[in-house]
Amino acid sequence: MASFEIYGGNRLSGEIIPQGAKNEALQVICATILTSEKVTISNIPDIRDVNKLIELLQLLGVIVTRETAGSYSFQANQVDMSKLNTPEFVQQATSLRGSIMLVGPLLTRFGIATIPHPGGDKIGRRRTDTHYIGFQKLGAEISYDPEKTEVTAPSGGLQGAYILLDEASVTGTANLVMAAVLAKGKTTLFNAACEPYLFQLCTMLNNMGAHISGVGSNLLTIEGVAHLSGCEHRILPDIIEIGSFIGLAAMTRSDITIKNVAKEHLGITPDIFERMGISLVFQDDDIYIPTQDHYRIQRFMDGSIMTVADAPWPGFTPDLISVALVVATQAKGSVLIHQKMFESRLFFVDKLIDMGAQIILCDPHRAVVIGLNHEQPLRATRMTSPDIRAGVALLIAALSAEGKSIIDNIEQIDRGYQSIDKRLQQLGADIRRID
Ligand SMILES: CC(=O)N[C@H]1[C@@H](OP(=O)(O)OP(=O)(O)OC[C@H]2O[C@@H](n3ccc(=O)[nH]c3=O)[C@H](O)[C@@H]2O)O[C@H](CO)[C@@H](O)[C@@H]1O
Ligand SMILES: C=C(OP(=O)(O)O)C(=O)O
Repeated sequence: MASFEIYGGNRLSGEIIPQGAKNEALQVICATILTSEKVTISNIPDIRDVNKLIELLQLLGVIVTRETAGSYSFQANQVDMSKLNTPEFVQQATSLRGSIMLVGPLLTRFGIATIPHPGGDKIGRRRTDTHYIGFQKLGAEISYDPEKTEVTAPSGGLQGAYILLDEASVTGTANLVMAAVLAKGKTTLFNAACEPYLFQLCTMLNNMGAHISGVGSNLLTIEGVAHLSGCEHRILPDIIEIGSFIGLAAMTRSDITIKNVAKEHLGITPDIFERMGISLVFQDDDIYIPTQDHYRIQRFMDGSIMTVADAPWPGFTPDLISVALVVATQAKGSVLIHQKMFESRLFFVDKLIDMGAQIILCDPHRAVVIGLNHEQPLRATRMTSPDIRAGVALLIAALSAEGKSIIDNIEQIDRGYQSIDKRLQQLGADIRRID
């Protein structure tokens, strides 16, 4: 297992370009299975989870060609469904969350799909009922097995239906949209997730000939079509990376320009960091974060303590809660951080407390952070990255702490951040990868 060795306390400076969005990449790569024609996708991040998904497609017989750096074409004209049951496929599919989104495309195009329980972060219960209840509404039969679930379409193919999702599941919505585009008749998805990942998936599917309306909203209407064609698609910049870099700049009192952020797709993300006192300057499509020796967390209008909580889009993404939390440790003022969706995503605060942060973990979902206002730096230490976003929060903490820190289990960070050590070095960070 690899580690990062970090000498923190340096101010950083320069420009950084966000990678393509991991969670969008996982969706649109799965969607290439919906057609036998060639689909070309650019701005694909070179990260572990995405590379594993590409390998899974190759195992199924999809022809994947690297056109240029970050740009691949996919052609699913020789899919071999027998490969779904091979040990290599099962083992690989279990290691990432995104593999669950192979079910919708395979089911609707080939009438059957089997998938082991998907992996991903261990951040609390991660149920998949929303996906399977939706497939049932489209007429599929589910044979649930904790090891491997099989989904079978009726003999005439999936049939459009009205589906009120029991929760606005991101991967659940993507799976059902992909199943419905080739189903017969009309499907209505209400309480659909509407993260930019879904906006992008639906836009790509419409470019392939699908009929989806309501794109970007939580009410999607899909008129099934018999056939989809190839297309070209470009992945948006990763909002979670952008938010992570904003947090990094604030914590290290650096001046950083984040290039080409696609600001119309950032939703409430910049506002939340601004509420935490961080100055953001929008210049064309870049965000410039000037050096700030102090940043003060706002209070609510009635003077009460600020809360930063996650919510389904257009709320604040849960994937940036750990970054907001670490940023608060050096702010002026206090904030209640409320991670509503996941039960086990805040336990990493123990490490920050060891580093000298003032945090009261109220329960598994809530932590009060009393900012140190940069009057006392965090203490460098050795720590382990428990999940992808806690890992990045610890990385930001280590870069702000004076002295040498080690972060172990950085494979978690590599799941979602492309060559993060090299890109941070270019900003002046003293970080290196050790075995
Ligand atoms: C590969 C991928 O795209 N992963 C993302 C996806 O995971 P994923 O699609 O697995 O997450 P879901 O959207 O299904 O749900 C996440 C969690 O939030 C809960 N929940 C969800 C919706 C809701 O309205 N209320 C609610 O409480 C669920 O019970 C679950 O515990 O979305 C999550 C939520 O944005 C992100 O953290 C993950 O990075
Ligand atoms: C939780 C995340 O990823 P996954 O759903 O792939 O585990 C994440 O990207 O923050």
